[in-house]
Amino acid sequence: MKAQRDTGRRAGTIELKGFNRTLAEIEWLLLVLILVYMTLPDEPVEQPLTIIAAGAVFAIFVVGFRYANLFTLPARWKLTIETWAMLGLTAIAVWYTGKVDSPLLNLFLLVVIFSALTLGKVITLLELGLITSFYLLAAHSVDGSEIFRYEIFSSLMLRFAPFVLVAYVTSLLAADLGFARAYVEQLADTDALTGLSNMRAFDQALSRHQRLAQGGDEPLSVLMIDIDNLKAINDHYGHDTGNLAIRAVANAIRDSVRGNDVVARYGGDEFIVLLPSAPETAARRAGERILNRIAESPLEVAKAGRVGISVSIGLATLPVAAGNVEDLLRNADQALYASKRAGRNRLSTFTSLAAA
Ligand SMILES: Nc1nc2c(ncn2[C@@H]2O[C@H](COP(=O)(O)OP(=O)(O)OP(=O)(O)O)[C@@H](O)[C@H]2O)c(=O)[nH]1
Repeated sequence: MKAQRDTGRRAGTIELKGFNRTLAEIEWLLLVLILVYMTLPDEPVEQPLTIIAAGAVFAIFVVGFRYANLFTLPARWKLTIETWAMLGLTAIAVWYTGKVDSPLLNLFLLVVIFSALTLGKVITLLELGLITSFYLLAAHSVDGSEIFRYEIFSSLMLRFAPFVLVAYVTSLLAADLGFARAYVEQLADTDALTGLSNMRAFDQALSRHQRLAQGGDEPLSVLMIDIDNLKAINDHYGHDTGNLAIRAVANAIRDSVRGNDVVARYGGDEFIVLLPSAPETAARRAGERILNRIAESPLEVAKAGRVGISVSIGLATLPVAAGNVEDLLRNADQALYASKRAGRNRLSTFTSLAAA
């Protein structure tokens, strides 16, 4: 569960970095569009110097805030502040180019779409509220309190409706994209046959726990587990029964360890369990629970009846401050092969090999 949350947070940060680049392009695009509009003949522009000054302040803000990295804020906050700066520039440009009749009013859509896609519904709604207030203020400065007459107010709102619709539909799409991304990530981290983590997810968990444990005295244990004689099961009962055995072992392992232990399928008939903060005695108990559970639950195979399965296990534990995870995996592997050599269906620890 925690691993899933971490993966989600990591993906969210990567995604925000991608949006960050897009926002830079939108910011410059906004500035260029406003400046190009001002060069068009026959378009009413009051106080062009004010717009140019606002554009210059905006450009300085973008360079300082984004490129010179003068402020260290979380990515989400940075994006939010930048979208507010874009709203400010757009509002000034709209105010001096025809207010509610300004063609530049549509530039607000750039900000609304970007916010709905990246910053979520709450910030988008807040921004829509700001844009609506600005729009009513602009209308009021032209028509005074007339704007509160039903016909005028409804026609103003009708012209404003596309902004709300675009924001709503874009945030729905953003939510769908979020679900799709979470699903793809889950697929990328999951072994299809067993539903356990795959090696990609395991490697990430391993380096995360290694980092957390480094510097402290926390132990880190690994159980390397290999199904015994799976080739013979495949040959005698067929590949589907071999798959059943792999799934049964996966379930037995999952049911025998703690929620924050990481269980992964390591390869064909091999599994690996990472037990953070577990000393050798605790990891050994978990390994024995796995052996017992598998011994107690033979496979039910059509026509053949009950087929017993077993696994061999290698255990290694590391005081992380004194070793590295490559050693940990190598030691667990050696212990596993000691279990195989000793006749299978047993657990060996690396410390017992080292002591022998
Ligand atoms: N059914 C099935 N078999 C698989 C899968 N992946 C690997 N295998 C088989 O698992 C067997 C593993 O064989 P070996 O590594 O030689 O070991 P073993 O027969 O389990 O014997 P020991 O490990 O020495 O006890 C091979 O025959 C693979 O084809 C799979 O996803 N499904």
